[in-house]
Amino acid sequence: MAIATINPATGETLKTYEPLTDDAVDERIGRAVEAFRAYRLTSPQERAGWLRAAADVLDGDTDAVAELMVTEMGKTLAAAKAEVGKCAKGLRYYAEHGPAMLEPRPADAGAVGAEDAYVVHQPIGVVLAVMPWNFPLWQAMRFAAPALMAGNVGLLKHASNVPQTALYIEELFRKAGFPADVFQTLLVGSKTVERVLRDDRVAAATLTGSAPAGQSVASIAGDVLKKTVLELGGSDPFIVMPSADLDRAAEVAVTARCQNNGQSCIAAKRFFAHRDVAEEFTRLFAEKLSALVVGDPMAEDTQVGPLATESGREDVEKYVADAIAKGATVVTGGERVDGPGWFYRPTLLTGVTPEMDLYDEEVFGPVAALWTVDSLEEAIEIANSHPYGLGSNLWSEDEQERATFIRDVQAGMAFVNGMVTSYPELPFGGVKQSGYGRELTELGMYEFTNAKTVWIGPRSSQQAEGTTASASE
Ligand SMILES: O=CCCCC(=O)O
Repeated sequence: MAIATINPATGETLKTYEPLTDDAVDERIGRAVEAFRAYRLTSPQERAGWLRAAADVLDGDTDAVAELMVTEMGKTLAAAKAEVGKCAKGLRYYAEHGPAMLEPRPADAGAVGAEDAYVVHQPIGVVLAVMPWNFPLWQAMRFAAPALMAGNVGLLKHASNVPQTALYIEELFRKAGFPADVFQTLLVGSKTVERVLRDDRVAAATLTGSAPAGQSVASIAGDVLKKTVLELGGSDPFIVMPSADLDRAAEVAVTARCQNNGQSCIAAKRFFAHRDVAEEFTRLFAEKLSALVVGDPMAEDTQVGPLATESGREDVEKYVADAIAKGATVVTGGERVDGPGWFYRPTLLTGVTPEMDLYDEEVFGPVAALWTVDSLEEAIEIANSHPYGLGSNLWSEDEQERATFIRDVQAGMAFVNGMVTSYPELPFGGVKQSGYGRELTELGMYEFTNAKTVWIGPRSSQQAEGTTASASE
């Protein structure tokens, strides 16, 4: 894919970029290494100050960056502004808590025969971040804030359809006062990722993206024995039990599925309603889905904008056509919006079976599949049969059902009476084909640190004194 800004609401190509040459990439890696030499010696308090400054810069740039994201990938303006706010919050979170997270953690020195023993988290160097277009600012910030706080330096290979946002992120850290080259954007195609990852000067990589992209990065990193964190696809279940507040559950179901125009790894994609409430829940869900305003993402009242790419919409159309051909029922939607731009109507399907392609894939668009189940156990069994295990949602007032869900659902995140959302205060990540490692909180920061064990024995002079004393006794 060419590196270009193409407005998804119109299909118009607005700006194109030449990818960096291999020599330019090598030179940028060299600059990152140089930057790391000094940056690793800065204090956590200094880094916290720069993170706070970056949050302030973002606050000031909110409208401009939000409009840029809308233009590059089509999310609604309201969603884009919320994303900018979330990034500022994430930066402030690490500015506030990062220094304490990096304090040495004392161990029981006596138990290991030491005078002192502790663990200290040290930066590991240059970290490559391969990031997707769906939350173009947040996904990069979720990596950058903890990584820079820990003293690492970052190289960002962003998705090819959000180059201006990618360049803005580099500029943001510069404007905030971080030392030069601590965070650089590499405008390169995906083929260059292997070259960067294999470079001895690069210590580790994080990727948020598709499972095939994750496999590729993991296998290269495995070959050169480098640490990776992978946040891949999701097809989160959303289970509605009879005790749930159905109207509220249906309202949140719509947001959970259609957030970001249906293009989020943690969007709820598979819905399970208990037979006792299935008819009513389906009615409410379909009604609310069909009431969504689809249109110009810059308009204030728009709730669902276009899909980010033409091929993305074609993929969604293929999944729905295949399901219909194999017997699924379209309750609402099921078609593109005529006219320019890559719009697709919020869609609800029932009667989805394992023969249909969308059964065990991830549909990256506003398409929900709904099953009627006879028990929570049945819902969990179908949910767990999917290769992904990112987030999961349960709606129930019943304590026993909540406990069963939390115990048995195969997911990195379990949300009850709410939708899966990322917060700096909670770890984020999945199991199975959804990847490994965690982002956010101190866990996210420690992924790219060397947890160095320090054991310090008594000084030789003390040992000698001890020997002399016991000899004279
Ligand atoms: O595609 C992944 C979406 C993550 C969104 C979030 O962190 O809120």
